[in-house]
Amino acid sequence: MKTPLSQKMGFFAEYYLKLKEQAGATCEADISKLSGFSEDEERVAYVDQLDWVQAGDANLLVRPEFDGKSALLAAEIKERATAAFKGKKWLEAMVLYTRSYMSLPNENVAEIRIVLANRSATLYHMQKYKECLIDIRRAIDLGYPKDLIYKLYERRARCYMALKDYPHTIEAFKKCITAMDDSALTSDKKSKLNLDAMTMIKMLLQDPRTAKQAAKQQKQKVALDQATALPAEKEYVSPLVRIDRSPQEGRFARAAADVKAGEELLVERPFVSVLLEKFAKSHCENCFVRSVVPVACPRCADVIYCSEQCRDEAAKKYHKYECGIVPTIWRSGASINNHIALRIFASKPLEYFLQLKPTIDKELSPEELLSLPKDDFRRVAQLERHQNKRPPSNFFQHVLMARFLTKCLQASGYFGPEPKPEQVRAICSLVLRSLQFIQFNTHEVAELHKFSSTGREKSIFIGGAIYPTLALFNHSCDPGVVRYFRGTTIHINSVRPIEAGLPINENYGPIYTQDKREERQAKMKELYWFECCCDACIDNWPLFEDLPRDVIRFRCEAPNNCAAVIEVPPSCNDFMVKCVTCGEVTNILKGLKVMQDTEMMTRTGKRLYETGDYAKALQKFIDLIRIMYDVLAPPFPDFCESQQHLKDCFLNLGNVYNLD
Ligand SMILES: C[S@@+](CC[C@H](N)C(=O)[O-])C[C@H]1O[C@@H](n2cnc3c(N)ncnc32)[C@H](O)[C@@H]1O
Repeated sequence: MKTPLSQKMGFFAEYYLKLKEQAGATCEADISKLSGFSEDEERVAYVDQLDWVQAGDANLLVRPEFDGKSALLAAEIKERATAAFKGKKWLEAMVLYTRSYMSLPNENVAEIRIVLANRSATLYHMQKYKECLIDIRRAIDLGYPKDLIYKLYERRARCYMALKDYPHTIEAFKKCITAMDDSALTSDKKSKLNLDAMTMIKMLLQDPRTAKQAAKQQKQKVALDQATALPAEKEYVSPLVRIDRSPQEGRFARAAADVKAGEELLVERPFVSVLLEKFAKSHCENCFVRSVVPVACPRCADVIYCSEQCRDEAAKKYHKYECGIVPTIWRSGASINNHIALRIFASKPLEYFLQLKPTIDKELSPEELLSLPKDDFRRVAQLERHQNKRPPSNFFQHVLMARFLTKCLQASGYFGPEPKPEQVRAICSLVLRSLQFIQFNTHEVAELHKFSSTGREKSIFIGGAIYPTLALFNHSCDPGVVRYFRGTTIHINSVRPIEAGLPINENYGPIYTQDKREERQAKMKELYWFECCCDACIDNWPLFEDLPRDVIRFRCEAPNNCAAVIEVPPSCNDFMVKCVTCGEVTNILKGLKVMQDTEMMTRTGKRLYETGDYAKALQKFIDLIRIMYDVLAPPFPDFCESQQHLKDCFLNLGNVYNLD
């Protein structure tokens, strides 16, 4: 049997190429006509009526992965799964158990836990030990029968053994031994299993790796407990932040008064967030915290949550219209941005968007935008989307993706049993709009991975989200702020003083200390469609490694506010130095003294950082930056280093995962 296109990996690209191939020569001419439209709805209507696009729709059938709940159907599929299991057809058994699981009504808990336990056995044979452990945990959480539970503990022990996790192996074998008391096993079988388990426990207890691992796990557990215990964070926009607008740069954040280094400027929860598929088994889909005891979605098996609270929150927010569709999105090869677009619509009923649509283009000032309710679609709908700069081919690709995502919504019942074409088109045009603003306004959500044995730290991209206020901040290659995440909540803090009236810029990726100007500018042009004119670009500041070490850059302290930089070699014996710009003399003694003090402070800050006292280290680096900035003018190496340390301290206050 031929696999349907939507079951294949990366099928969207295949669909797109096939579509263009089938259309042949007419395709480019048809696509170019998209430049004649100014409204997204017209663009969607135009693409909809193209014969060759309609013909291609046959390849883009989207169906939920399950046909709705039915205990009867679930039982029938389970029987087929068990037959496949007995025939050692592991993959087939696993897929069938999954379908059976998804078909079971929520209230059929007894059957759900059996199917999960059976699937865990299948996963064990497939050597998918981590997945197997998740199913075991779920089956136990759902109250797996006492007389059979020893089997799950034994399987759990064998999984941990295969994963070389000895403390957990021992714990599971111990539970298996205790659970056997409730089993109906014959005494022969009991003693044999008992002996096996005891032998393993004894052997592992003697293994020196066990104690070492146990100590590490204890440390990790503390970190995880702290992570899961993240308090619900209050949102905050500092009065120091004012959103302004300029003809060249659009809206941007400006300092309403002097900003000191280290100040909290913004704490914002996402308007929408999506976890990368790769983390779907380890993190909560709702809050992005690592799920120690995962809870499955009540309707499908696509995603997991860290707690029932998160699951219920997500179910209320959006999950209904994604159930059974998420695997199709993952398989399609669509990027996380496309999934974000789908989720925006899955979060509110059709009527909401239809009602809002006529007002969507009424331009709102930044103040009006920011005072809208947090979940108002206009907060994101009016973000930058550069629709006047888009070539027709770009619109065409986006319309195709919008059509696919709208089909996903349709398949999940979003438009009701009899979808009205005009409503489908209206939503498709809003999805198209969303794809455009998402392109320029999404942030990567990160988690800091720490390898305590080597001291290495790495920021890992775990998902994507839109923060409507932060999305109004512009870019600089020498940003004034750092961002870090607690769960999905973003925190923005200043990393240097910012004078009243100056822009508060964040960074979209390339930074002057690491990337050459040409590369940074090319990247900004390609990804965000603007020419970067930050100080670092205009003056072509050197990379960190090329910053001159043989000059100190003092600020001219003349009372005329000259603001020039006086470059002095470290060996200079004169304390009174003349500014070549204004001719006034500056006493650099204070600056030299600062240089001496900073050495000591840096050492203290680093020591505090290494011992894990991030709050104190942070304060040290804030002080350092403040006193350096007062007399010295960036860029200079010590300042860059202190800023980097300050950023690292902030990152450690956010999502952290200790790997060893
Ligand atoms: C995330 S938005 C920032 C807010 C945006 N200026 C607005 O009005 O909504 C990104 C877009 O802002 C503009 N932008 C960001 N940084 C800029 C800069 N340094 N200079 C000029 N334009 C910039 C670019 O058009 C970019 O695509």
